[in-house]
This record gives sequence, C-alpha cells and structure tokens, in this order.
Amino acid sequence: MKWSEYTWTQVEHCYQAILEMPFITELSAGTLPVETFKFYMAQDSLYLEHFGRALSLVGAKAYDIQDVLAFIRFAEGAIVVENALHETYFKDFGLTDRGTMQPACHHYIHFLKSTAAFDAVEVGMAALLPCFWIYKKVGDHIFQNQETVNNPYKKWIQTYSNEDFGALVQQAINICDAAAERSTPEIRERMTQAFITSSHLEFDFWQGAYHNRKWNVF
Ligand SMILES: Cc1ncc(CO)c(N)n1
Repeated sequence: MKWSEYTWTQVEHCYQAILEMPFITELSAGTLPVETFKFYMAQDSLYLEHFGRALSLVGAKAYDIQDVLAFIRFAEGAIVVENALHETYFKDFGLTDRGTMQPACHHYIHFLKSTAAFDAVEVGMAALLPCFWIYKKVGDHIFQNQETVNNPYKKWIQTYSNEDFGALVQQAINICDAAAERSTPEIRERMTQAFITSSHLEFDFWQGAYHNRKWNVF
C-alpha cells in the first residue's frame, strides 16, 4: 500500500467530519452568512501568503531537482490564488482590510512553517499535503452535491473543484509517495503524524471561521 493510501485511512474520520461541518454544508447550500465568509477569506488570504512561503522553504530543501521545481510552482500557485482573492473576491464581498492572523490560522501556519524549517524535508512535504488534498476532496464533494444555482460562493467552489487544481494535487501526492518510499520507517511515521495534524488544523480553520474565533482583546 502506498504511503498516501495508508495515511488517508488515518484521516478518513476527520475528513467525514469536515463534510458535515456547518461551514461546509452552508457554503454548499449558499446559506453561509456573508460575514462568516468574509472572516474566512481574510484569514485565508493571510494563510495563502504564508503557505506559499512554507512551500518555497520545502522546495529549497528538496533533494530531487524536479521536486524543487514542483514546490516552487506550488508556491507560485498559492500566491497567485492569494492575488486572485484580493483582486476579485475581496471586491465582490466588499472586503478591504484582511487584518491580522487569528488563532486557527496562526496555529496552522506556524505548524507548517516550523515543520518546514525544522523537520526532515519529507515531513515538511507531508505536512503541506492536506492543504492540497483535503481542499480538492471538499471542493469535489461540494461541486457534486450542489443544489443551488446562484450560489454566492460559486467561484470558491470552482477554484478547488477544477481539473487544473486536481492535477497539482495528484503531483503533490506522488511526490510524497516517492519521498516516503526513499525514506525510513521512522521518517514515514513522522510524515503520517504531520499529515494527521495538518488535517486536524484544516478542520479547525473552518471551525474557527464559523465561530468567528479571535484573540482576546485586552
Ligand atoms: C486553510 C487552507 N488550506 C488549504 C487551502 C488550499 O490551498 C486554502 N486555501 N486554505
């Protein structure tokens, strides 16, 4: 069994729970409050910028030159999506200031950056994989179960259910499988743990947005 196949079985429950989260079901139905989506979008803009930085760092550490190239392209892609958020979604939803990182985003990004910086490169790759894979699966799920014609969040759904994103996701999975294959059982276990942690943090990112979770103000 491939590392990715085994590891996915470890997050299947988390993934099923994500599909049932109010953020996801309401986004899918088009009934998610606009203020909730705006909070999510502002946080996601910050997320994507720093996700791009973490991808670049893993790219710089990769052994295989093709993997270096792939991660640099992923990083570019994350920053291009961030720009698209700013150019279109922010304007569509009347958002001007993205503000500062709130707890869920802060936790996730700092986990990604510290894993990318301090752990083995394979573990960094595995930590970054749910950002691709879970979004693709959630995007496809929402796309297939859509009932609303004029969903205000249609563009978001298209971003993650389209085939171009699907190809990138498959490439990221393949790179992780090849890296796992070349590594040791100990590293593979750390890869799995990092993948599980990031999957939980994906859940928490949506949960934090749904509940408008912010730092205390003193
Ligand atoms: C929190 C989060 N994870 C993954 C993606 C997709 O790359 C995103 N836009 N935001």
